[in-house]
Amino acid sequence: MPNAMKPLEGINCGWCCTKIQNLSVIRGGRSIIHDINLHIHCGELTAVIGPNGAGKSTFLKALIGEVPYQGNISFLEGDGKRSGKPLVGYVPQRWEFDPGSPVSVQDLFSARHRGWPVWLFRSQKKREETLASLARVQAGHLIDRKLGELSGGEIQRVLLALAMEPIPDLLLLDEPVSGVDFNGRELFYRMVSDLRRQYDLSIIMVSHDLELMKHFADRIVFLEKTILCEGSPEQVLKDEKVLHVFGTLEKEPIVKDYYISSTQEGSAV
Ligand SMILES: Nc1ncnc2c1ncn2[C@@H]1O[C@H](COP(=O)(O)OP(=O)(O)OP(=O)(O)O)[C@@H](O)[C@H]1O
Repeated sequence: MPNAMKPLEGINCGWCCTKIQNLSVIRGGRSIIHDINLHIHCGELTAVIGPNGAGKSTFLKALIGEVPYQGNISFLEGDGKRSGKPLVGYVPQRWEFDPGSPVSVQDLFSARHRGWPVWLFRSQKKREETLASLARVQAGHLIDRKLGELSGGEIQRVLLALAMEPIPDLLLLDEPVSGVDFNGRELFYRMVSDLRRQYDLSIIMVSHDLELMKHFADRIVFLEKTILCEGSPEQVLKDEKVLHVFGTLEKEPIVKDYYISSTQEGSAV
């Protein structure tokens, strides 16, 4: 797959992009991240790696406006017709809910789109819209399942479908499949990668999956309070600072053919 496929020369380079300038966060009087500068072009998947406590989640939370930050975050259409704050979709690392709750996947989508209790009015049109959203992540078959019945990977796919409503300029994923087995993680990353191509999405994904990121990311950013190194996966994963934190990648990735299972409907993740 193409790595670093688009040039990064500037905001008026003809591609739509999100530009992050001098982003810093202070919490509890302590500098958590500082001076982060990054261009994320549409259609580009940027993986953020770093040790525990490096500030990766804080970085994403600043991008969604959940924590106060200093600096500037802007979005510009390639043709210059639209500029301003990017529309952001977000998938958290985990989502706490009562596993005994009777809420179904359909209810979750209905609650997101309506301003009153979901059992008051159920329309066929809304159901079809939910099915279309879930189909993006090969999860249409989950529509009537209770949330508590879903596996960790299935929940994250449902959250991914929600994050794609409406289609964002920038999709943020915070270790979206930690705790899911290797095949489930690989399937999830394939879906994300396919969505990126299909919708020309800018994606930032925090991940500890270095082996898989080697295949699915266009660019890797190594963050430890600030960006210590960035570039293609080949470049970054050879960098001394990265090797110092993560050691050598011992295992060869099992990802052999990127496209093989990307159309398999309903695989158990
Ligand atoms: N509300 C807060 N007040 C003060 N410090 C905080 C707050 N939230 C997070 N921190 C600190 O900020 C630092 C970065 O946390 P963050 O969760 O962003 O790191 P991370 O790179 O995502 O870590 P991990 O890989 O373990 O998930 C940590 O030292 C954490 O203790």
